[in-house]
Amino acid sequence: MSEEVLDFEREYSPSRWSPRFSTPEQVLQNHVKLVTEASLDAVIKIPHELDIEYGPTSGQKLDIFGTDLPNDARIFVYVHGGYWQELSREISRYPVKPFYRGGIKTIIIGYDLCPTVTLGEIIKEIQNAAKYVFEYAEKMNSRGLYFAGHSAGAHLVSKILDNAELLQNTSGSNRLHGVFLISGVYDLRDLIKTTVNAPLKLNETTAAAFSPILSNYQHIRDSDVFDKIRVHIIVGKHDSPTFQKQSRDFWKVLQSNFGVNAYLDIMENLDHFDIVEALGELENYLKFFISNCFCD
Ligand SMILES: N[C@@H](CC(=O)c1ccccc1NC=O)C(=O)O
Repeated sequence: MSEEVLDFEREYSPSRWSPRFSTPEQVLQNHVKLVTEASLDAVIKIPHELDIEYGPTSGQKLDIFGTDLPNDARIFVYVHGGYWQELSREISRYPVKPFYRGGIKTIIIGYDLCPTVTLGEIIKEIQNAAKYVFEYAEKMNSRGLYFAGHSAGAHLVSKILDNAELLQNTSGSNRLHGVFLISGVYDLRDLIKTTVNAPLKLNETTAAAFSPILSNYQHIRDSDVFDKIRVHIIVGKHDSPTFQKQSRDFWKVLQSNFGVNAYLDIMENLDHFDIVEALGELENYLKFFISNCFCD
């Protein structure tokens, strides 16, 4: 491998940048252990409905937690990461308990992974899931809907935002108040040079077509309905320089080119993994944002 390719490989390997452990393997092992335990705890303790099918394939399922809360409770929706090829809904239920204690329901969205399906298909799955969630929020008369995604999940949530048709023609979409994009990738073109692309098989055309940074967001500013949407782009001070740049560049595009209410939050002392492990803690930055900053 050339020097340049090795650099890309390193920049796009989040576990190599955590200062908390001596090897990348330890970072990942610790992450999977923490999120698995917190997810099991959520299933044991919080009233739920699991494995709700939002589409025909085996990955298209979601879980609703906090089913005993008032119908009009706010809803937090979470999309996990793993470069569209690893992790699962079953071990991504860790944000549930803190939100439940704050009277907020949580919906965990699952999806099929590459190479079983293509990235284009995953994007469509997440948009189907968003349609399901918007209509559920409408049926429940929910006071507010908040979407968050981590890493590849932040990319997928961005692909909900760039879909004008979905946002304008789905009942309940006007209940979307906030979007949190955590340590995401918004420009996929450099991934082609890395091993991340092996199961994805992106080429120049598909990588550009699936890059949220190249999309149009005019509809968000133009529509009265979406005034309320705030987009928080969140990245760790211990994410790689390229991940930090991806967040900064996307934030600039959203707010300068399209006038979206976008905020850039660089989290001191957090890396690619504890930035979401923190969501399992009773008080955390997202719960704070949702409970205090988004009044009806
Ligand atoms: N092989 C990767 C794993 C990884 O990127 C990852 C792991 C868990 C959650 C998100 C991840 N990255 C992007 O979605 C790494 O080097 O850390």
